Amino acid sequence: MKAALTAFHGYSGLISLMEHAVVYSVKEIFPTLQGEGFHTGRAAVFCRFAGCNLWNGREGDRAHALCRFCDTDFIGTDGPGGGRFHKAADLAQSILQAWQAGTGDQGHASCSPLVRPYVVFTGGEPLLQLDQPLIQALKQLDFEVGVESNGTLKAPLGIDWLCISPKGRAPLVQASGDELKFIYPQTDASPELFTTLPFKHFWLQPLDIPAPSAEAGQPPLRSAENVQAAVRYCQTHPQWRLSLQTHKLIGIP
Ligand SMILES: C[S@@+](CC[C@H](N)C(=O)[O-])C[C@H]1O[C@@H](n2cnc3c(N)ncnc32)[C@H](O)[C@@H]1O
Ligand SMILES: Nc1nc2[nH]cc(C(=O)O)c2c(=O)[nH]1
Ligand code: SF4
Ligand SMILES: [Mg+2]
Repeated sequence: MKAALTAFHGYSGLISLMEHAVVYSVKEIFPTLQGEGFHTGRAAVFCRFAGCNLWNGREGDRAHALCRFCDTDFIGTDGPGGGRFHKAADLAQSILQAWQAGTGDQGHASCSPLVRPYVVFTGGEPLLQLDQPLIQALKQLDFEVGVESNGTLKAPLGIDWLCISPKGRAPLVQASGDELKFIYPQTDASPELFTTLPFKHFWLQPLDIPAPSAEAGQPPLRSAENVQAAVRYCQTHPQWRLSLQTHKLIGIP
């Protein structure tokens, strides 16, 4: 009996250990300027989680994925600052270090007290991994927390700025937030589906399909047709504003 109880306690101890054994898989962490949407131009650290629920990230599987136009490599943990983090506090420290490296500010000394450090969780799909302990660890470091999500998962509490970018084939579960960013055009959805949802800002972002450049060594051409179509849509539907991926235009990450 005692042996059985000891085994039971050992087992339940293991279960509770496993419950706390969170691993955050992070592709990359980098300081830059937010390139899209309302906070365009704002200094931010991007924390890109590995993995997505709408595409496995392999080119060979793109044509059959729920989201087929992704412009991002989110496989693995091999990017700058990437890795597997076992503690929320460790990941938060890495994000703080990236903020300090980006701003050159070791202690907010040169900043107005109104300026708060800003982290944007993206991916991949960040809501597969972002949780309360991580949000709280960043709040303790005075961070504002932004998220770029496809809207297929409920967002945890405590996010300061939530951007939802719906994908035509995927059910929208998180149907409220601060900004809705519709990639235009999409074959399986149109902006009209979203106009009455409770968001503060509605953005139309041209679908970017990098084309091979005519001349070797030149940057790839962006899809000028999609830009023109988005411009026309915003002009004729003034609820929507144009969001350009400005980081791509100026060649920053
Ligand atoms: C790579 S996603 C990661 C976050 C999340 N999975 C999502 O889809 O919102 C970041 C942002 O890039 C947008 N995006 C992805 N591929 C794009 C493309 N080819 N052209 C324009 N925007 C794109 C997404 O819609 C989203 O707003
Ligand atoms: N500069 C910059 N701005 C961004 N806004 C959203 C991005 C993303 O990939 O989620 C992104 C990104 O990758 N870089
Ligand atoms: S949902 Fe986001 S990360 Fe996933 S494949 Fe689509 S654009 Fe890429
Ligand atoms: Mg991006």
